[in-house]
Amino acid sequence: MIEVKNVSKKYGRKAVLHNVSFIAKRGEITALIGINGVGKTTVLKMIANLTPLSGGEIKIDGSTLSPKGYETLTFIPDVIPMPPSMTIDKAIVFMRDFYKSWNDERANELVKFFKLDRAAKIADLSKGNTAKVNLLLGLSLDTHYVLMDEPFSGIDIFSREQITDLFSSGFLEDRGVIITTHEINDIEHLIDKVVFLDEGRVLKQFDTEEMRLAEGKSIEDVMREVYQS
Ligand SMILES: Nc1ncnc2c1ncn2[C@@H]1O[C@H](COP(=O)(O)OP(=O)(O)OP(=O)(O)O)[C@@H](O)[C@H]1O
Repeated sequence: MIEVKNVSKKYGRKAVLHNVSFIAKRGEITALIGINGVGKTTVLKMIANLTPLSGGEIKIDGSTLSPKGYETLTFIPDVIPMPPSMTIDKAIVFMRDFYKSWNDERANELVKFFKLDRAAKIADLSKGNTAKVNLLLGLSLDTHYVLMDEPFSGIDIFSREQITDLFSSGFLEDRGVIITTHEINDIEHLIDKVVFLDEGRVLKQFDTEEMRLAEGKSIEDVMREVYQS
């Protein structure tokens, strides 16, 4: 389980997160939702130990963050972290050489799942295929947790559908997923838990199934209530 407890963050003198707390469990998809600039990416970067906390604490399976964290979790950013001149195949070889947790079988399955051409250069990929390669590289690591920053951002409906299918496929089974998005429609039915952020604060968080049963409301219904009130 990932426990984010009273976390705050300042960039210089600018406070961007204030007392953010939530829990994300394995086997569940937790969505961090909020408009641009509310601090969603910063939360993911802090969990991935890529930027220091200004206050509070983050624990992963009971342990505080350490440089070894990359063996427990994968951070999939919204831009591809590979040189544009590399082919997909070379990127796979690079990841395989670098990470002990690389799972080649899963990588091959994901290449097929996304119908990618291994000989294609990163620079020549469409936005949708770039997002898919990013997911392929991240999800081929055997980690318990996956952090995805805006995997649907700026891509067409067909790529979005393929990425949505990924969420109901076995590739994420038993893993804890935290996803940031402002486009919940595609995956609304797959999200287990929602954390609404606004100006660096948690406005509301809830279990989607409980909300549906108790109040008959979808994520979008609650979103309208929370952000339009
Ligand atoms: N390295 C940095 N230095 C200074 N300010 C930063 C840095 N990174 C982010 N910020 C600021 O922190 C705030 C939160 O940014 P963050 O990227 O976490 O938001 P976000 O909700 O993920 O936004 P988006 O949806 O646009 O990705 C913004 O005001 C941003 O300008």
